[in-house]
Amino acid sequence: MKKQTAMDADWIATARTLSQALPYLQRYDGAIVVIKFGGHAMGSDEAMESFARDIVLMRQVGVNPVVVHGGGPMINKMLETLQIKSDFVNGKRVTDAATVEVVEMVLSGRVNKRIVQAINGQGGKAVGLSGKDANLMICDQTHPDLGFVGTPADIDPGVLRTLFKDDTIPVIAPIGAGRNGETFNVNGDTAAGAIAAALNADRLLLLTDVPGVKDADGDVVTELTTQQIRTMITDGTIQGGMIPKTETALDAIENGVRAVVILDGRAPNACLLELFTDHGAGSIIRQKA
Ligand SMILES: Nc1ncnc2c1ncn2[C@@H]1O[C@H](COP(=O)(O)OP(=O)(O)O)[C@@H](O)[C@H]1O
Ligand SMILES: CC(=O)N[C@@H](CCC(=O)OP(=O)(O)O)C(=O)O
Repeated sequence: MKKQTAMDADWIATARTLSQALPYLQRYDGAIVVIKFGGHAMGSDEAMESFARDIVLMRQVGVNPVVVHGGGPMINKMLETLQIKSDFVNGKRVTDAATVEVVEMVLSGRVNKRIVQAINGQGGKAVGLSGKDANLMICDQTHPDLGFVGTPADIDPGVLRTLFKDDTIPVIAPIGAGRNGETFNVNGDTAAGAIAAALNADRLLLLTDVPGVKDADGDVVTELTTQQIRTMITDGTIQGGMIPKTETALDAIENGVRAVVILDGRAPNACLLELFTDHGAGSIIRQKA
């Protein structure tokens, strides 16, 4: 028999990976996958590039990816430069009139276009939107104490379906339109959950800067029930920015999303490993069978 060369070994490894991925490629053909790309996950140029590559590959194998992004750290930086003070209550930014202007400029401007450009740079075709475009996300005020923070009330995903047909990847900034001309700042996880529910998405991937939801000992819980999440929020195991993330998972599951995964967006090929391997990645919360 011919001696196996290093190149053959590489090829065999690739073929093995591909054959294992085949059932998943079939399962996700035509599926809608909403991906929330958090501000902490997009920290470096490498992370941005690797994310963009994953998204383009997903599209190439027949998935309809929808990107909803955050940008909390980038907003913080601009508010600091402008010397505007900012506070968070349960992971949501208290947003006055001056703050909401900055939030919209940073999210719909710099952050949104950076992601669009990264995806296009990898050979994809991305279009940037916010909840204001084509009435995608109409919001009500969440609570008067939070100012211009919005809760998605009316989602019209029509424009997204049009983009899918045109092989285009939507990239959405979590800014909502009010019914009286207001601009609302929406937590990125909340926006992604509402959009995923309106699309009856197969998967919602919440990319962040930790490998998953951790228990009291700091170990990642790979599979979580909705009841476990409620207990972990009540007893304080889940805190800060992880509260809107896990609450989003509960709402999304209740409103028709098949499964939600919280995972580390900085890990190489995070989205692909989650979708196309047996072991997946991060913490998964599934709809009850
Ligand atoms: N039980 C928990 N497991 C994992 N992370 C947690 C937990 N409780 C709080 N966190 C915090 O939540 C953070 C993720 O939320 P956030 O900073 O808002 O991320 P992003 O900007 O990616 O949306 C983690 O970096 C971690 O510090
Ligand atoms: C209401 C609210 O808190 N909105 C967020 C929107 C950005 C966001 O969600 O960014 P990350 O995903 O990077 O945290 C904010 O102002 O920071």
